[in-house]
Amino acid sequence: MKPHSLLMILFGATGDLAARKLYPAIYRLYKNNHISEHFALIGTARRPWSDNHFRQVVLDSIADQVDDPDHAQEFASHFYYQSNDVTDSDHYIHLQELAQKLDQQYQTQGNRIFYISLSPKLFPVITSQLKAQGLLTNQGYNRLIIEKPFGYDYQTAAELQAQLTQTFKENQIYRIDHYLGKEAIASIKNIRFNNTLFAPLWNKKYIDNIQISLAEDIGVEDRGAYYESSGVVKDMIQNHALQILALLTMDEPVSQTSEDFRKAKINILQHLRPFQSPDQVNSNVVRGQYGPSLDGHLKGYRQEENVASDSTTETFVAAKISINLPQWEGVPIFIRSGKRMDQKSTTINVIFKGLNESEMTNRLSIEIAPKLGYQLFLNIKEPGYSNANKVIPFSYELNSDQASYMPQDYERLIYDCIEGNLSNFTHFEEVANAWKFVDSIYENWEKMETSDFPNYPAGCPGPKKAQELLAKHQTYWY
Ligand SMILES: NC(=O)C1=CN([C@@H]2O[C@H](COP(=O)(O)OP(=O)(O)OC[C@H]3O[C@@H](n4cnc5c(N)ncnc54)[C@H](OP(=O)(O)O)[C@@H]3O)[C@@H](O)[C@H]2O)C=CC1
Ligand SMILES: O=C1O[C@H](COP(=O)(O)O)[C@@H](O)[C@H](O)[C@H]1O
Repeated sequence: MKPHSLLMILFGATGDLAARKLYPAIYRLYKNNHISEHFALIGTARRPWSDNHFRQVVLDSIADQVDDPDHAQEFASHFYYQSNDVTDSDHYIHLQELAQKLDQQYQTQGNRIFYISLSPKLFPVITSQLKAQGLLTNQGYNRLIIEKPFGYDYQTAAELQAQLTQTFKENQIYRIDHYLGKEAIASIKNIRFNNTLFAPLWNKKYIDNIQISLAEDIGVEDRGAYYESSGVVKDMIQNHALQILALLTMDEPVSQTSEDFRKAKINILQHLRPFQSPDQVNSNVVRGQYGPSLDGHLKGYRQEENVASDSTTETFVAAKISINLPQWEGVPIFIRSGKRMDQKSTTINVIFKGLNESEMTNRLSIEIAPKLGYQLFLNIKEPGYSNANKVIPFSYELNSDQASYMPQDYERLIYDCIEGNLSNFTHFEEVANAWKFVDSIYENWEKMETSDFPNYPAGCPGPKKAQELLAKHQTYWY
């Protein structure tokens, strides 16, 4: 495979995400020869770093993956730093001079990826300056990778879209949802559409319910200030959980193009049944906030740094979602996500209807994290004289060696962007419809009494009401 030619300009190069995720991802692409000598990266932020200091930061961030220090040094030599306040238009002139020089030096063929990894408030000023100061090239491609959150509700997302599209067309905008870079999530379409065992059964006639569980054992860590303005619904449901829901319920795309793939997801997200009243939210959505753990070892959310002592931000949510399409009528999709639950467990369960009362239902389980694996639960006869039914799992789990070769989330997504493949990036219509649904929860919560927070101790599976939500459907969280 021929390595790609490209110049990447990264806004927010001194930030947390860049060091923890982006440099390691780009290094893996370099190690796997997807990018090599015709690649350069300009990192920008306000801190007055030198190229050498920047390269050292990059080397530190990849230290645990380096097996050849000379090769790592060679990788770091492709990194350049320019101190830049994104609100200052003069800086874009210097940025363009450096970009043009590196285009020549690395023969990047005019291919540019602009990666914006800083506060969402600054997204529009950057894109408008890129246009005004002529940083988009006429040869090659210009692509924008943009971090989350994309707006704070439908209205602000629409405003942001209007601003970005003054510079970039929709098909040049790569909105990151890092869950779409996960191996098991990328595999959902193969499981659904490439197995005769599943494709004809994937509808209301055979599926009883679907469960998507994004449980975390960590708390808000040092992101209290961000989390106070977010909460779990905006942090995990609007994006990751609803994307998984769309992948699990969309029709088979009419072609393999990213356009048709995203159209299929848009159709689902447009048909999520919004909540119309506080009563509907009350019976279908459970919210929670963690308090201190029972042994006092873990802090409560209100005791976290930069969190108000009377905060009403939700750190847990469970919801029963319905899709307003004939093929999904009557099939509940249960989703839940929370901080400081008893374990990290990111799983999908598709529960099929039983054929009769004596048989257990079939279930497909996809484990996304901490392990990566798939299990299909089937009925057999109890081995031996008995004719009783027995449920057994057919399992496939990647071992740690195999898992270490899998592209990591950001690695896969940056690779896809370099390839010009938009499939694993969210279209504006996906984001907009997800916001409309989520807004219907918040609008009704605003009309309701604030819950009795905190209502679950850190280190437990969430509030009891989340179990009751499923019990009403004669099921439980798998
Ligand atoms: N960190 C994470 O785990 C995740 C982050 N994200 C998203 O990624 C983005 C970046 O997050 P994160 O790295 O955590 O944020 P940080 O606060 O760690 O970094 C912000 C970056 O922006 C730079 N910056 C701030 N103001 C300016 C300015 N006026 N001009 C130029 N540079 C500026 C900062 O550098 P300096 O101070 O030197 O100017 C720094 O490099 C956000 O959109 C966030 O929502 C998404 C998922 C997870
Ligand atoms: O987007 C986010 O995701 C992480 C969880 O991601 P995972 O890949 O570890 O499952 C979450 O902790 C964070 O709050 C949120 O912003």
